Amino acid sequence: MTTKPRIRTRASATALRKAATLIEALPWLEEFHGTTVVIKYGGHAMIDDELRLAFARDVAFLRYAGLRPVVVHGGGPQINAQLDRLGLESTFTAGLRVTTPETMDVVRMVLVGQVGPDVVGLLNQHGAFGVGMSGEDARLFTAERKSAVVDGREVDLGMVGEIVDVDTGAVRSLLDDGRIPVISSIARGEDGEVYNVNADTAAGALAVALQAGKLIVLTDVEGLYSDWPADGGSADASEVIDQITAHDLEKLLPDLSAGMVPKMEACLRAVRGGVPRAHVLDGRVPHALLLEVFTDEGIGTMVVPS
Ligand SMILES: Nc1ncnc2c1ncn2[C@@H]1O[C@H](COP(=O)(O)OP(=O)(O)O)[C@@H](O)[C@H]1O
Ligand SMILES: CC(=O)N[C@@H](CCC(=O)OP(=O)(O)O)C(=O)O
Repeated sequence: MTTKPRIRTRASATALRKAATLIEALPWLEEFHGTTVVIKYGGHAMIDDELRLAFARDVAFLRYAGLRPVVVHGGGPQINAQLDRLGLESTFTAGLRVTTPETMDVVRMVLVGQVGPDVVGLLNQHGAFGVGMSGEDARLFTAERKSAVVDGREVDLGMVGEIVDVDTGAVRSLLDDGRIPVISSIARGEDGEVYNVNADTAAGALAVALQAGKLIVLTDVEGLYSDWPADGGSADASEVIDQITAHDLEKLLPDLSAGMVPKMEACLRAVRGGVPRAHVLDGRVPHALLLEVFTDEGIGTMVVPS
C-alpha cells in the first residue's frame, strides 16, 4: 500500500509570527551589515547568570548577522567585592573611584584577570570569537591623570585616567579576523603609570576612534529618566526619555547624578565625535541588545546628533 505524501498547506499562526519577527529584522540587517558596534557591558546584567548567557548569545548573534561587535566591560561591583575582601575601602567622587596605587593593583587584577576572561569565556561558547585585551595592550588607550571638580574645587582622584589617545590598530585587526575584542578599561600613561579609566568613558572614546555605527551602553535602569530621583521616590514615577539630541543632552548633563554622568557624557562624546547613534539600554531585559538593533521599536534612550 502506498501512502500519500502529506502536504502542508497552512502554516500555523505561531510559525507566521516567527517569520514576521525574522522579516522585521531584514531592513536592520541590511543597514547594519558590516557595521562596528561598541557595546559597554556592565551593571546588573553582568551579575545575573541568565542575563550573562543571554548577553553572550546576543553578541554572538550580532557577529553571525555580519556586524562587528566590540565589547568594553565594566566591573565596578566585582572590584568593590574584592576590595572588601582585602579590607580596603571603596570611595567614589563624581561617579569615579578614588584610586590609590594599592587600589589600582586590585582594579587591574579584577578587570583584566577576572571579569574580562569571564566575558571571553561566555562568548566563546558560541564560536572562537572572544579575545581579551587590556587598554594597555598594543597602546590601545593612552591616558593622562584626571581630577574632578566638586563644588567648584579641584579634587584629586589618584590613579584615575582620562583617555587622550586611542590606537585602534589591534582592535581593527581582530575585527578583520572575525573576532570579538573584549576590552578592559585600563590605560597606560605617557609617564609609564597605569591608570583606571571609567568603562563608559573608555567605550565612548573607542566608539569615536573606530567611527562605530553605534555605541550601546547596557546598564541597570530602563534608560535616562527625565526626573531622577523621581517624585515619589520610585523610578516608575518618572518617564524614560526615548530620544534626545546631543544639544539637549548637553544642557541636561549638569543636572544628572553620579552613575548616569559618565554614561551620558560617553554618549555625547560619541555622537559629537561622529558616531550616528548612542543608546543606553536596560541590561536587565533579556536580549535587550537584539531588541534594540533588530526591531522597529528599539528600547531605552537614544542620543542623536543635534
Ligand atoms: N537621570 C537618571 N536616569 C536613570 N538613572 C539615573 C539617573 N541619574 C542617576 N541614575 C543612576 O545611575 C545608575 C546607573 O549607573 P551605574 O550604577 O554606574 O551603572 P553601571 O553599573 O551599569 O555602570 C542607575 O542605576 C541610577 O541609580
Ligand atoms: C575610574 C573608575 O571609576 N573606574 C571604574 C572602572 C570599572 C567600571 O567602570 O565599571 P562599571 O561600568 O561596572 O561601573 C571602577 O574602578 O569601578
